Amino acid sequence: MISCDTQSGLIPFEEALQRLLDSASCQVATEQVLLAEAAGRVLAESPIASVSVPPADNSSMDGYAVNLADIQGETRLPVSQRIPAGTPPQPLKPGTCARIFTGAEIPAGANSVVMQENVKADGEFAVFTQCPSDAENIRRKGQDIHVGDAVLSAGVKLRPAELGLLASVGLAQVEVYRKLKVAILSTGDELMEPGEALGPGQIYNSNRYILTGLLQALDMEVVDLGCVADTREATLDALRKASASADAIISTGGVSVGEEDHVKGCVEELGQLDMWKIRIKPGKPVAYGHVQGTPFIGLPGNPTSTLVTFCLLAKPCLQQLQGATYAAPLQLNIPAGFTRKRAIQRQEYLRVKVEDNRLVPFSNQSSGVLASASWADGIAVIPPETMVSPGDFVAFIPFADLLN
Ligand SMILES: Nc1nc2c(c(=O)[nH]1)N[C@H]1C(S)=C(S)[C@@H](COP(=O)(O)OP(=O)(O)OC[C@H]3O[C@@H](n4cnc5c(N)ncnc54)[C@H](O)[C@@H]3O)O[C@H]1N2
Ligand code: MOO
Repeated sequence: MISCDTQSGLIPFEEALQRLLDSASCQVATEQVLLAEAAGRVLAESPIASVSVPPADNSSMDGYAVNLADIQGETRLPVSQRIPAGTPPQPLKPGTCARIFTGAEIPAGANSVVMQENVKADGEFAVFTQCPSDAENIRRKGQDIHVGDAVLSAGVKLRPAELGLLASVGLAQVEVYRKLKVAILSTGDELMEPGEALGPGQIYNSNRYILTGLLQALDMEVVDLGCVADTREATLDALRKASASADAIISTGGVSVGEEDHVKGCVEELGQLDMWKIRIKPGKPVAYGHVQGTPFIGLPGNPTSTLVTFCLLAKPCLQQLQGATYAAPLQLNIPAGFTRKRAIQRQEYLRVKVEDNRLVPFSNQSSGVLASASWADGIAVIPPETMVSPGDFVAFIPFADLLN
């Protein structure tokens, strides 16, 4: 197990992420699904286009298809055919023009389309006052996709644009990875479920709902093993069930150093702990390992730590287990609207809003304050040992990118 770094004994974030990515390979089989049911799934094939898109040159405007050779100065041409979208055109008769509509195929013999606002319609004739340029308003065959091209690559998540691309080449079904099954367990004797009465020393279990929401947004299947008591036996039992019923395991709480923290020890008993303690705030005690061969990530119990570490570390790992290609989250550099005089050893993730193009942190950055994450637009990344003055550029990762 590696948990070392020169002074602090913590693993730098980039190294921890790289270790997770290096060890996480696809864990799931593939299946065929109808395109209409494929939203959010991860593509398991690289489909080849059997048609070009568009399949023929077509008009991008309502107007008149012409041959440029027929237009010199002001020109009056007879309209020899009408071509709505969906109707195959006849070749353009020399010395004539064709009434054409957006999306309709360009007739053979035409090499430009003049939009109707620039043409005077005169009964069976059209009068052109300016000379159009070559190929004006013509969308070329294959400008989007060429026949024989790979439309998308395996590993891509199917969002609306990708679904549209697959539909545009006529695919009615696609091969995707089966949804990754992720077991979640919430450790802690103090946890009660919403709806139950709260006794002394108890708190409501919020991590269970944070994780369920995060996993559903990733289109993964949640195997919810509920709350686990802070005992070795209960933790071993839950981890065994989790490994038997899921492709990956995420726990919250119980990964720190106290004797009530059983998770790490139990993971070691049932498999191995590969990594523990990362140089980040919040989220230092994140643990990674395998339980009877099933990948395991232990997230810290503080709800904001759970949310942030899931997004930054667990999500990339789970996505690779799901067969998806890893893509680093969008990171923008935005001027700080705050001062940070105290540099700390850990890389810190502040929950911030963007106001007047300045990053403004939530007033209480405690990892127990979940309201900070609900209030924020995203997180500002402050590298280790770094102070910040107003106007300094700081990396900002929007939740819009992190949470789906
Ligand atoms: N002596 C030390 N103590 C602690 C250290 C340390 O380095 N040395 N690290 C601190 C840090 S940083 C964190 S983060 C926490 C993480 O500890 P655990 O992962 O073991 O989490 P717990 O102790 O079980 O819980 C922490 C906190 O979060 C609340 N919690 C837990 N689960 C839930 C849940 N499902 N829903 C809502 N809230 C939850 C729990 O009640 C605690 O208040 O350790 C520090 N300690
Ligand atoms: O690392 Mo803990 O998540 O700061 O509170």
